[in-house]
Amino acid sequence: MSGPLVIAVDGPAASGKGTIARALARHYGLPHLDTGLLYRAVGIGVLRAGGDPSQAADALRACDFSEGVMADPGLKSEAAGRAASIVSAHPAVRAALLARQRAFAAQPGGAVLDGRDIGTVIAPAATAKLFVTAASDVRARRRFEELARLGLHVTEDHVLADILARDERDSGRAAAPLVRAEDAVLLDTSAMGVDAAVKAAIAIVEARR
Ligand SMILES: Nc1ncnc2c1ncn2[C@@H]1O[C@H](COP(=O)(O)OP(=O)(O)O)[C@@H](O)[C@H]1O
Ligand SMILES: Nc1ccn([C@@H]2O[C@H](COP(=O)(O)OP(=O)(O)O)[C@@H](O)[C@H]2O)c(=O)n1
Repeated sequence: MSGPLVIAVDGPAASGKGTIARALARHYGLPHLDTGLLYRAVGIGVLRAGGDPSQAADALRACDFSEGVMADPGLKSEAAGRAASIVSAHPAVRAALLARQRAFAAQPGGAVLDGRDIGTVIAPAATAKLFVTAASDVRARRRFEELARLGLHVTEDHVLADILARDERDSGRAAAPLVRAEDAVLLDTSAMGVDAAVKAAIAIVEARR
């Protein structure tokens, strides 16, 4: 297939989609956008302003964040993830972040994006779409270990409860819910290490090129 290579990677919390998206970007020499960071930036902006993520007006005000926030280590926290999944249900917030993501996906040289609605809303004509998943206990363990490495100490049970609550909110919302695009290839990484998952992802992209 000719034209730029655009790869859409979607999936639930801590499924490994970011790891796979980054590796694909490296492998194909493409720019990568972790769209979850945009929603996390809005979420943390609301919290820092003392607002309520469930209030659309508070969330919309926080959409005007400065670029520097994207590198803030606080974005990785559970609190930011929880706030992100609440603000992301407001259609006005999704609309405010849409143009930037579509423009990234439409770069002439191609791109890799990961999130929840890349294959369904942001880049429905992507060359290859992956829906990355893993069992919830596996995802909780991976996220728990990641947070521990970052010095953010929470219990594994707490991480699991947070992931399940977020999955339910993300799948149940009316605006761009987390759902596998019909033409996305399912990649369950429950029993795969990073190298095996990346290899499988490259094979999926190759089959679509
Ligand atoms: N296949 C895998 N096997 C083991 N650990 C993984 C695998 N994929 C990702 N991880 C680890 O799990 C954590 C969450 O992965 P990440 O790619 O950030 O997930 P997501 O972007 O879906 O939230 C990270 O610490 C990452 O290194
Ligand atoms: N394209 C996207 C990306 C993230 N999000 C929201 O942002 C939250 C944080 O996303 P993330 O990708 O950083 O979260 P993890 O999967 O890394 O835990 C998700 O729970 C979603 O509610 C979204 O709605 N749409």
